[in-house]
Amino acid sequence: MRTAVVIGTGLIGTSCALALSGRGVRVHLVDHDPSRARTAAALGAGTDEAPEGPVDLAVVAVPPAKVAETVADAQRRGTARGYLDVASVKGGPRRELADLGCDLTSYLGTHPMAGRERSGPLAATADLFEGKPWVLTPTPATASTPGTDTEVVNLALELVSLCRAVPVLMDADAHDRAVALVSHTPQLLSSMVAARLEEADESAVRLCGQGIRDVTRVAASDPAMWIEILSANPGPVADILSAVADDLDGTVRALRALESADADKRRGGATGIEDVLTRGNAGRRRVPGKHGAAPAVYESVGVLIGDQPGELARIFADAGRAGVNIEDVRIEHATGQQAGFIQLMVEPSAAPGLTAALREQGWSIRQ
Ligand SMILES: NC(=O)c1ccc[n+]([C@@H]2O[C@H](COP(=O)([O-])OP(=O)(O)OC[C@H]3O[C@@H](n4cnc5c(N)ncnc54)[C@H](O)[C@@H]3O)[C@@H](O)[C@H]2O)c1
Ligand SMILES: O=C(O)C(=O)C[C@]1(C(=O)O)C=C[C@@H](O)C=C1
Repeated sequence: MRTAVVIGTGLIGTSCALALSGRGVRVHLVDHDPSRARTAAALGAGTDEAPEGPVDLAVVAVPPAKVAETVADAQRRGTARGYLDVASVKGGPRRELADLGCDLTSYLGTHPMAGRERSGPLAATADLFEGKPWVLTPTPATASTPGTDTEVVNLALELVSLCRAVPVLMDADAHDRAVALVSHTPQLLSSMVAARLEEADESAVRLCGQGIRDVTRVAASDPAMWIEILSANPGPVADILSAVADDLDGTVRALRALESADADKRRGGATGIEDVLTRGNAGRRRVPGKHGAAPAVYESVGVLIGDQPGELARIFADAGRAGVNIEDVRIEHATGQQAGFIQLMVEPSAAPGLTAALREQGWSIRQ
């Protein structure tokens, strides 16, 4: 692929454009808000000048409800050899394109399973998709209609490879049911937990630790975008949420039983709570680890660091000098203190050596 157009230069479009530009593709940036295309260009994602002729691939990275009309418009203009979108839902946009009478052979619905709770070009990063699944949902051929062209599937595979993501082929409706479980319901549950904080007393909110930060991160996402995503996938999300509601009902009953003066009822309550917690453990074990690999069990080395510029770089450099690969990192900022607590996740066999090396460099290790 030598040339591409990215239409919609927000978080996903600009991240994609940064990755493509970084690997030598000439990228043209388009947004209905021209200042966003200019910002993306200033970040090094490409040029906001129009291409002189058709490009190899058009990447449509606009909100889900705008996908069909944007692809249709780009096809009418003869913008590219192939067209793909990156919206978080796949069944609806394709049906809308079919209703508009668009050419489905040059179109491929895709969805990178990577994102952030922030929108716009300034939130974009070139490595956003690295190691993440990128779902491709080619339209199957039927007796009367041809499916997505092989050339377009190949262009999409090249894009996924240039973004260092991992391609996953799926049926569009199966994709929508899967993301209802692993993305759309978690978004709503995160929002619901965070909503409890809106009116909470400051004395409680100031105690927020890493647990609630993990659970509520995506609650900061753009409501307008999520209304569009959920509007395009309401049934599958409602099905999962109603199963969660059953668990909530059972958990409330179990907690009420724990308040009882009757020892038998209390035992029943504890069993109910244990049931939901152990099923949660089992589900969590199924979440894949880095780069889609089986979940790894890392050991954590805890270090106190000063809350000042350069501390993280210094500790990473010291770990590197000790020959240790840091697999993951968590940082907790202590309220009201000029210090933070960092947990370096490493292979269990590397933990003792890292602990010793960091101690030698004067770091304060906490277990
Ligand atoms: N945010 C995520 O985590 C995430 C992850 C994967 C996929 N997606 C999907 O990617 C798409 C873009 O999401 P985002 O997070 O980058 O949103 P964003 O708000 O950061 O960017 C969307 C951009 O599209 C532009 N736009 C809107 N309508 C347009 C139109 N008709 N023509 C041209 N430009 C238009 C907006 O001005 C904006 O710059 C959505 O379909 C979303 O479902 C999002
Ligand atoms: O990690 C985040 O912040 C995301 O928004 C990512 C996430 C997800 O739920 O995994 C959200 C929606 C997208 O369609 C794809 C990815």
